[in-house]
Amino acid sequence: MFCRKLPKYLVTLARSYHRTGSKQSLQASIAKVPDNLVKALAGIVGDKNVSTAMAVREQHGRDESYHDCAPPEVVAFAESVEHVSEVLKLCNDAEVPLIPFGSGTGLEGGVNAIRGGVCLDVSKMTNIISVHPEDFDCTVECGVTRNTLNNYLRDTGLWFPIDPGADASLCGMCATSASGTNAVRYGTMRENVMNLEVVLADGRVINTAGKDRRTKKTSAGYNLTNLFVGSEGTLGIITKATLRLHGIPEDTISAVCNFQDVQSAVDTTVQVLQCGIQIARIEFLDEVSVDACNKYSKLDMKVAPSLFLEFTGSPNSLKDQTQLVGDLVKMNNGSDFRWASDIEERNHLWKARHDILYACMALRPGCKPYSTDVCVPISNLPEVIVRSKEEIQKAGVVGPIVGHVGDGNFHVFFPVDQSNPEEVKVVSEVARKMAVLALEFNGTCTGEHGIGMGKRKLLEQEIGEDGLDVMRQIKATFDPKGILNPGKVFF
Ligand SMILES: Cc1cc2c(cc1C)N(C[C@H](O)[C@H](O)[C@H](O)COP(=O)(O)OP(=O)(O)OC[C@H]1O[C@@H](n3cnc4c(N)ncnc43)[C@H](O)[C@@H]1O)c1[nH]c(=O)[nH]c(=O)c1N2
Ligand SMILES: CC(=O)C(=O)O
Ligand SMILES: [Mn+2]
Repeated sequence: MFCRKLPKYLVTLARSYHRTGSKQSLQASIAKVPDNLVKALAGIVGDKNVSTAMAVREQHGRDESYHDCAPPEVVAFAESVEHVSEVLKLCNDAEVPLIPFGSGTGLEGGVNAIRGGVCLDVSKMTNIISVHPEDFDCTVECGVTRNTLNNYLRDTGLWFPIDPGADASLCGMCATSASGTNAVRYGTMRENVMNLEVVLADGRVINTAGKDRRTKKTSAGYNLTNLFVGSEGTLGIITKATLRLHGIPEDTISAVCNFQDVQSAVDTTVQVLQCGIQIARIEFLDEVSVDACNKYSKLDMKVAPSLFLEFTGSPNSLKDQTQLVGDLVKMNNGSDFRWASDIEERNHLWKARHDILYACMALRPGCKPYSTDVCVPISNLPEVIVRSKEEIQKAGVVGPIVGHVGDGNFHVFFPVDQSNPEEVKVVSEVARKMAVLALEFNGTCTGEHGIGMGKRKLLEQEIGEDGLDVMRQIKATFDPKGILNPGKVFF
């Protein structure tokens, strides 16, 4: 079993916990960040960039998920890689937890300061450092968001297609290995990051593929870039990312169609992929999420299991793709396509899709999203979705299903009343069963939202005790004092 010397703040924490055994005392025993450390932080980033105000701490102690807010003791705003490096050295020497904060749109409690400490907000680092249109790449600082980058690129004919619905920071997206509706065509962050500048726990700055390297492929040693993609702030702070860009397609058309049941919609998706059609987007919504979407985004879709589709390419290719997919939809007794061809209609449709999380919460005002995020091999998807829906119905809870089904990935956004522990228990049990089902069907408990706080138990089930031990050893190599986002990914 993995074992190492515990950092000071954890020793205090563990002692207090073992003395009284209660969660309350565990929280109460979180070490205070000493005043001299707050002063030293201000000495690095400037007075205006350090805050101990409760409103700022609360804003930084939670993301968009249902996890309870856990405010850090201090929030520091970095404006440069030098700031990040100096802050890390300081926290590492003092053995104080440090939690990186991108834009706080995560869905697994990744930024919650569950062991106190310093939150390092990198959203002020917003330089777009370089764009190489001829090489299809760009390099950005960590605070640049995906919409800012795409607005900047508008006149180049290029774009960065990875699109979690939220306008997340690009390095936050690296940290969670984000994807979204375009992954079926362009892959996830993993396939689209070429190099990262990372500040390690002791303040050293590395470039995961070597300084200024920006090649489409490399066989040079271990893949450090992909080690940091999905590391959720537990191995280092990503301060720059070199990303792959793509040409904006010549033509685009979107459509919606509906089906008599969930199985037919998902079967259609599997067949589209098996026919090798290069679909740009294929998103599933069950009847509960269609209803939520109609109400929230003022659409008038038939309340039935549906697919949102997008086709891109030349006019001829669009004709072929839409014909073939239309035939498959008919074969599965689906409806005719309802087209969204002009840009305004298309934008409205995809905005509605991206707002589904909020649409689902609006079904039960005052509730927070308890989200699942399983992913399975595409051929297992129909059975896993149908069985998940049965679990939701058996439990008698509101559980809209939404899926990036082209990747075998889907979510349930349970609107949960946090003040009702019985309800939280029922929902978390359905979510656990869904994850276990996905694992039984060769899948993963998270396709894109990450482990954060919510999936820590499931990680061991997914990769096994030895696999988890290796992950802990990697963590100890990069962060021997355990200061980086402690309590995330592992307990
Ligand atoms: C409405 C809506 C819709 C979606 C989503 C959210 C919301 C609110 N998401 C989830 C979310 O947008 C996604 O996880 C982003 O990658 C989070 O980026 P932030 O910048 O907000 O990171 P945020 O600040 O929330 O941090 C997330 C994690 O990364 C760490 N981190 C942040 N910046 C870092 C840095 N520079 N270096 C190291 N660690 C860092 C944090 O410590 C934390 O552990 C999503 N996701 C998805 O994949 N597909 C989807 O379809 C959607 N859809
Ligand atoms: C929230 C999320 O992951 C989605 O809407 O797909
Ligand atoms: Mn998603």
